[in-house]
Amino acid sequence: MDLYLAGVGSWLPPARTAAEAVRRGDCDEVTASRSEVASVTIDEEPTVPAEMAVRAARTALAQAGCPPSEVAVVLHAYLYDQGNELWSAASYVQRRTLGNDCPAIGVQQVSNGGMAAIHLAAGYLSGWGGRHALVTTADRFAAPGFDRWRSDPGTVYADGGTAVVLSTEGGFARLASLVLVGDSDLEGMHRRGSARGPGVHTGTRPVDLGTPKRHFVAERGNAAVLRQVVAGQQRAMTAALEQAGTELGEIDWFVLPHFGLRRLRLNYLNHLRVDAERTNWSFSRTVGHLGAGDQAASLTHLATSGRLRPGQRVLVMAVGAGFSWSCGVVEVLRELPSSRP
Ligand SMILES: CCC(=O)NCCNC(=O)CCNC(=O)[C@H](O)C(C)(C)COP(=O)(O)O
Repeated sequence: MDLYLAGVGSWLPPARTAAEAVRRGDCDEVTASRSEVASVTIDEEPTVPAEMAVRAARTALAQAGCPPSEVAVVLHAYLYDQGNELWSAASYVQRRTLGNDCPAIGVQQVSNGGMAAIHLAAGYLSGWGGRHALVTTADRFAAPGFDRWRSDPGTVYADGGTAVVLSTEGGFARLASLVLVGDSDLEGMHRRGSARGPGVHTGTRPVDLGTPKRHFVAERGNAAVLRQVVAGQQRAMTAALEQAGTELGEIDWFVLPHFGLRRLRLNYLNHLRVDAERTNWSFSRTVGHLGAGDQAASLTHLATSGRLRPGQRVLVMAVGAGFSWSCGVVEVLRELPSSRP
C-alpha cells in the first residue's frame, strides 16, 4: 500500500529570543550560548494545546482537500499537560476539525510521538482500510510545571501544534518507508527512582529530567549511553533506507529533532557526517523542541517555504524516551505553494 503526505500544517505562537530569555532570567548565558538556539515559540495566551493542533489540522486538511467523511482515524500525540484532567484531547481535535465518528486516539510516545502516530496511522489504514488519516501533535510547556530551559538540560522546549494528513490516494510527497525501533533498556534514563516511585509530580516543582538522567549516565557511563542511543537510531535509519531502496548519499534533506546544537551534533550530526545546512537546524533553532511535533513542523516549513523540489528525498528522524526511534524516507512529488519565508 502506498502512503502519501497529502497535507501538512503547523501553528506556532510568537518566538521569544534566547537573548530575551537571558534578560528575563529564564536561562543563563552559558546555557543559551551552548544550545545556539536563537528563539523559542512560547504561547502567552494561554491556548489549550489541542486548539493549537486544531489550527494546524485545518491548514493540513485544506491542503489535502480531504472531506471529513474520508478521514478514517485521528491520532493526537503529546507529551505534557493538555489542559484538562481525564479528557480526550484527540476527541477535541476531531470535534473541532472533522465532526465525524471515526476513532480518535491519543498517543504518548514522548518525543517520538508524532512519528509513532504516523506509523500507527499507516498500519491502521493498511489493516482496517480507509483513505485518509489525520495525525496531530500539540504541547505547551508552561511554568510552573515545566521549565522550558532547565527541565531537560540540552533541550529547549517550545509550544505549538502540528498536523499531517496521510492518504492512500496521493499527495505532494510519498512516504517511501517508515521504521520504528525500541530499546527499553534505556527507560530508566527518564524515571525517578523505582517503578513504584512517587508517581506523577503533583507539586509545583517543575519537571526535572536532568536528575534521573545524571544518575543513569553516572551508573552506565556517558560514552556507553551515547553509543547505545546512537546504535538505536542507526538501526532505524538503516532499516528505513533499505525499506525505501535508498542510499544515505541520495538524501537531500535531513529532518532531525529540535535539539540544541551541542546535543544535535553529539547524537546526530557527528556520525551522520552531514552539515547542519542540509538539515532543518536553521529552522529548528528558531522554534525549539515541540515534543512530538518537531518532524511535522519542520516538514511543513521545508514544504511551504519552497525548499523542497520534486525528486528530492528527505530523511526524517525522531527519538523518544524509552527509548524509541523512528526514521522514514519522504520522496517529494510536487511543490506546495510557498506561504512562508
Ligand atoms: C523526554 C523527551 C524525549 O523523549 N526526548 C528524546 C529522548 N532524549 C534524547 O534523545 C536525548 C538523548 N541524548 C542524551 O540524553 C544525551 O546526549 C546523552 C547521550 C545522555 C549525553 O548527555 P549530554 O552530554 O548530551 O548531556
